[in-house]
Amino acid sequence: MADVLTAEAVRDELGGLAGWSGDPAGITRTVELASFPEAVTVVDRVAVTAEELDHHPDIDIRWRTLTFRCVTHSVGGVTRRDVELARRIDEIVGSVR
Ligand SMILES: C[C@H](O)[C@H](O)[C@H]1CNC2=NC(N)=NC(=O)C2=N1
Repeated sequence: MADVLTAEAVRDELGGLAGWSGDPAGITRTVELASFPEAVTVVDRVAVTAEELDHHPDIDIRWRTLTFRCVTHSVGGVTRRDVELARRIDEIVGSVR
């Protein structure tokens, strides 16, 4: 089972993840898309990736603003899997807008 990262490790990882913030309890990024359909396209693509990774973000959808939260529920904290998922979310957001 993946280990929860230390506060220092999370801080280090956040240095390479523009727009993300958080701590060992969870990392989040809020992103505004051009429209609601575009936001839903991002969610749809993130869903495909999450299934592929078997690791799923919490997603809040408010019109065209999405908030992603990555935390490994089974261990109650941020692991390397969440950092990888955050990177993949960034790639998807970057490819859509
Ligand atoms: C069996 C399967 O690996 C688990 O239920 C997965 C699915 N996706 C998950 N996603 C997240 N974020 N945390 C989990 O603990 C988790 N568990």
